[in-house]
Amino acid sequence: MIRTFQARLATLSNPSISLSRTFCRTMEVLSTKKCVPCNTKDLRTLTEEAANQLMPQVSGWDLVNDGGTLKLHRSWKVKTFTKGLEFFQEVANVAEAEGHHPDLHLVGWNNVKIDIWTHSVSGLTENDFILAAKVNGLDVQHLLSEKLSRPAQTGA
Ligand SMILES: C[C@H](O)[C@H](O)[C@H]1CNC2=NC(N)=NC(=O)C2=N1
Repeated sequence: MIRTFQARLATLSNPSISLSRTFCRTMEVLSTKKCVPCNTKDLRTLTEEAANQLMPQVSGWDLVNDGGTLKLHRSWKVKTFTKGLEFFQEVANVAEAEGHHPDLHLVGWNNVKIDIWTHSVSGLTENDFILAAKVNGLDVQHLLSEKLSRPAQTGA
């Protein structure tokens, strides 16, 4: 009992451990959340500042401003064209389950690019970060080219 108490005390007194634990807990929260219907009446866009605060929870994704519309963007290199389509199918399964959908691009035969934003409000909402976090959690390593892709499993 004493050891547990001491161990817990050490954790609490060490801000880096407790902070990372809080951070990890927060990360888990985002990827286990559910998207809300995009026609929800009080769905509000996130400010760029609020979006930036969520970026650490969707590692590998970039926050881009596309002609005034904030979006999440990430790209991967896949082994083959058909593995790119398999990647799309994995993402589509998540999107359909969430009722929230990304823009999927497969260019130059082996470059997968995904953009996520909330069309109904022409900006970013928490839905987009939930979807991005769930995409990060997909087991797609076997579809990716070992050479040039950023690790797909990035602490999601
Ligand atoms: C009613 C339902 O929520 C809407 O049709 C959904 C479908 N998927 C969607 N996906 C995205 N990214 N944005 C939307 O506005 C959106 N609307």
